[in-house]
Amino acid sequence: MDHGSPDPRLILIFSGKRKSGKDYVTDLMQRRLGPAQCCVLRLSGPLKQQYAQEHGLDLNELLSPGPYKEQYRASMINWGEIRRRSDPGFFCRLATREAWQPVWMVSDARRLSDLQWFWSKFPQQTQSVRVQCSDRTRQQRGWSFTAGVDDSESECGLDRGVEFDWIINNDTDGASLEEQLQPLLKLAVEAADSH
Ligand SMILES: Nc1ncnc2c1ncn2[C@@H]1O[C@H](COP(=O)(O)OP(=O)(O)OP(=O)(O)O)[C@@H](O)[C@H]1O
Ligand SMILES: C[C@@](O)(CCOP(=O)(O)O)CC(=O)O
Repeated sequence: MDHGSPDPRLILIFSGKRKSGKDYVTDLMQRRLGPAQCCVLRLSGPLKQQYAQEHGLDLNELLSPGPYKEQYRASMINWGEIRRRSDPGFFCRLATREAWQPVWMVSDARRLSDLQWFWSKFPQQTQSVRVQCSDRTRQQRGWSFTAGVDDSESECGLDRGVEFDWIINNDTDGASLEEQLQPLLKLAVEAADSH
């Protein structure tokens, strides 16, 4: 890799619908593993940074889970699509360039091209994780269907055609999240220890 650090031992690529809990789950795992072993990478990080700068917006709000970013989501999607069209790995490269930890968690894969980039660069290390929950749970977390967003590739690009290595059910009243995360945490600890 061109970032000068050794290649990662494990890359967990998380995807899931809006408000399924991708950030919540990856933040929880990172707290367990610690910042020396594991980093959370957001493909939307460099996208939001550039978009905020060009449009005079509050980057911290765009990075937060609240309603602010939702006002700009459709426009950010279109803005990002233009860059991805000429270079599908554009945001993957930017998001990973300073990562040095043995375990990477990518919190927001949305398109097959995102997964393909990691599969091709890191075929041995990459595993896909789907975070899912009911629409009812998503609604309780503030989601409501938005045409042009929830029916777009950004939300539906990984609905079909991928056999995920791991599936995490993150419903409010569902199976314990902690228990479901145990095998993933174990895998990450083993990967970090082998570094
Ligand atoms: N298991 C959980 N327990 C309690 N709160 C949760 C849980 N999962 C998610 N949440 C809360 O639901 C909201 C949405 O979660 P989060 O931001 O992680 O979703 P996301 O999939 O990253 O959404 P987006 O695609 O919009 O960024 C957040 O306020 C988060 O704290
Ligand atoms: C514009 C976009 O990156 C927003 C992602 O925001 P978030 O992961 O939901 O916080 C979605 C996309 O790239 O399609």
